[in-house]
Amino acid sequence: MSSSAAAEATSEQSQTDDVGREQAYVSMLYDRLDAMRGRARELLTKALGATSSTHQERSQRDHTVQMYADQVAALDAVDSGLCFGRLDLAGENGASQNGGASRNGGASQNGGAGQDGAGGDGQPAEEHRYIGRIGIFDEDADYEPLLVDWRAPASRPFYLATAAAPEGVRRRAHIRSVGRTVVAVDNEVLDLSIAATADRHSPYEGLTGEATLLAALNAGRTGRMRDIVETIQAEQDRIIRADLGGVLVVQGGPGTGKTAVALHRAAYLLYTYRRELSSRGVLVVGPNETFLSYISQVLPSLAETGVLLRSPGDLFPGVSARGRESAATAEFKGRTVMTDVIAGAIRDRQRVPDDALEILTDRGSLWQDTLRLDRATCEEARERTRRLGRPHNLSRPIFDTEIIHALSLQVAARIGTDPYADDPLGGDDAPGDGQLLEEADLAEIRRELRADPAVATALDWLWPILTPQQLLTDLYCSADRIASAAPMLSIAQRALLYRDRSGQWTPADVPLLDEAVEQLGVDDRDVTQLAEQRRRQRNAYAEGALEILHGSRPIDLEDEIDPEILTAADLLDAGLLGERHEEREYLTTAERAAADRTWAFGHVIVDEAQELSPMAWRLLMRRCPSRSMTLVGDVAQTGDLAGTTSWGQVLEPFVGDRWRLTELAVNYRTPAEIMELAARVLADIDPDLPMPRSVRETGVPPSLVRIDPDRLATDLVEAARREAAQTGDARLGILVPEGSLESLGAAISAAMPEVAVGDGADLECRAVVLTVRQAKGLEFDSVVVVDPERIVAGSPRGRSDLYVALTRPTQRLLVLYPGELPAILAAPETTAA
Ligand SMILES: Nc1ncnc2c1ncn2[C@@H]1O[C@H](COP(=O)(O)OP(=O)(O)OP(=O)(O)O)[C@@H](O)[C@H]1O
Repeated sequence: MSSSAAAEATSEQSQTDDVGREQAYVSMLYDRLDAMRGRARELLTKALGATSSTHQERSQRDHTVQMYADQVAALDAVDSGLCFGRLDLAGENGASQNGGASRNGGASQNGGAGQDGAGGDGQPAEEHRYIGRIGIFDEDADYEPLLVDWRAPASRPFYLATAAAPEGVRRRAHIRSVGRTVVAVDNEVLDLSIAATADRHSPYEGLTGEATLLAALNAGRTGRMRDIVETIQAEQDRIIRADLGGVLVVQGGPGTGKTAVALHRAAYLLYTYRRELSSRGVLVVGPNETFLSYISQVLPSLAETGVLLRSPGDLFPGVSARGRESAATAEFKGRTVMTDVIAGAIRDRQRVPDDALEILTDRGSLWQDTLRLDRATCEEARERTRRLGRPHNLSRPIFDTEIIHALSLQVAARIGTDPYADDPLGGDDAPGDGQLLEEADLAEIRRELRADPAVATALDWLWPILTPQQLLTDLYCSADRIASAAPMLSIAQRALLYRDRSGQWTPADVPLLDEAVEQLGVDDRDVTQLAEQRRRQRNAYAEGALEILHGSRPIDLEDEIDPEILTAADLLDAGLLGERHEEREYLTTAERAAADRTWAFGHVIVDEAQELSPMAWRLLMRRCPSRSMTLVGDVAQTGDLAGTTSWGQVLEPFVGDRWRLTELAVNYRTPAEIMELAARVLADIDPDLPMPRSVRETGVPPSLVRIDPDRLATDLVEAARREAAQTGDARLGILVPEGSLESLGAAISAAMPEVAVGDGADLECRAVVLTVRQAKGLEFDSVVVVDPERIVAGSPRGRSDLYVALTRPTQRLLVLYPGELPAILAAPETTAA
């Protein structure tokens, strides 16, 4: 046997030994996981079977059921890849160390805790710390950790340690599994003193767990994003574990893992700041529904279910904005001038009559009369109300008081000047002069006026209570209203706002609805009154309960007051006891937050943040008064006209310059050959923008293929079929210009099986046809980009759209261009069809 063959055989044997050893440990962990799940299931079954007669008991039962159901779901979610890493750390004098799951050569009685003692072979003692999706502790051994949660501080060296800064790590192992079976162990030796006896040394110093990472990056995609917990890289880990407070901006080119980092950061924050965040929740905003469904499995696979995922169109409770409108209209609605337009629209609803308003009051048997509200009186009441500066709806009571006061003086004057008036207030002794009415009489007149339907109708006309939906619909559907509310806009700009009543809410309307509520105000007096009434009822009940407690005290205690013995009555006051009996609604934090416009989230994460308009930023900042935010995006990929190309510009109005910028520079998705082509487009957008460095090459250059403009659909179908045939069961993304989606989507669907088209497409299908906007944030094994020239021409930000399209593939790229190759792509690889 040659020496190299012998070395290979030794290495294979060592890999087999590693796999066998780790399999034993991992199987023990699965036994523990099964036991934990069994217990959680038992408790769930018990909770489900519990009888409950009162509402209080029922809601408590629901809460318990929800808690155990969540536990079972979380334990189910970590079944795949439960344990994925091991750190071999230099031990201290053979003593057991806390903070790390450790293996005693895989053979201890309890199957886990302990560490290799100082070996007889003179090697220093080593602690083996296992890293996984959740923490598992050994109940029989003083809760020694058997598996350390990846988010715990003890796991950090797994992601950060390097040969230059090993942090006490001698060896790091990535354990790869399929289901519960360990299939490979990739060792990296970080302690150079033992490198000579190393199992394997990483040839790529910049990456952590290179072999496992490349295996993950090369794997076929499924149409759903996967978590990257096994292979988080150091630059990503620093962002994931950054402090909770303040605004953190993560700028990074395509494929640098911004989305992955954002989601793992949500899981990390919930784990580390559980107390602060569990009641306030975390909001993750993504660009659209398709994207949210693409990322929807990442957090559950990390056993986190308490995050609210929302697209901008769903950030206003009760409205699901799915309408479409032109890019120009959407852009215009995103401008901050819309706050003034809304203010103008509200002012226009605070009306005064041209001359006077006649009110036919009806006081039943008491009197009937016509009162008159002239323009000047109404104007004065309006000005006095406006001067107080309260939101429109909340100003209505003030306005009412002003008008009722004016009307009551009129009534009083009439009573006073009409000696035959059948005055109900004064009886036989009614004063003959209005001036002589007493305050109590005037108060009675005001009360009667308030109750009068004709007066109420007049008040509604003068100062109507409005919902934001009403305000905006009435505005959009009337050219006159738009002109009056927005004199500062040009005629063309006003025309952008106009639509008919059948129009649906669009994502750009959502921040405007939110703005409208802010300016209108919500009249929540009924809700407050109800809450107060409930509180009084609870306290009355509690006081009764305390009386009973007091009355049932043992007699001898009453006689002989012992300060050491406390009764319930001493410990609780009625208010406190009342609170305990409050019938809580046991909704999850995410459910409560979703239904409440005024909810203040503990942390907000925005993906593709460069796309948000200034108005959308205003809405998001309201949802996060603490300004604890993570914003991830790429200013080179901005496609929406309302989006930004400068983080400073967007954030300045809200936090000045108090935000931190961090950058990601490595592209994990797109192979180097494809990025070379995309680089030409990036340079055309802005030569100063940095190009992320691709982590791998595939040896497959992108294909640029000319097609006949008159046979676009036919040639596309043929090319798509060929691509599908060549790539086996790979996911194929076909990206077409805006406006061609329907026709090209229909042609491809007719010719190929398992094709999904457009908004809400099932990404698990073999082939998906989308516009570039719809493909934002997504990726496919193989991508066909159709008609790059039209993609560029389709919008003032068309070059960014093309850049996004070219950077979606993980393996292969085919560009089909009718006619001439666009100059922006001029490349040596051109092939004629
Ligand atoms: N550390 C990692 N380990 C394994 N895979 C990774 C890692 N980082 C990123 N990836 C993978 O790279 C791909 C791109 O990641 P992601 O979608 O988060 O990038 P992005 O920066 O949001 O891209 P874009 O801006 O183009 O939408 C995904 O498949 C992701 O799982």
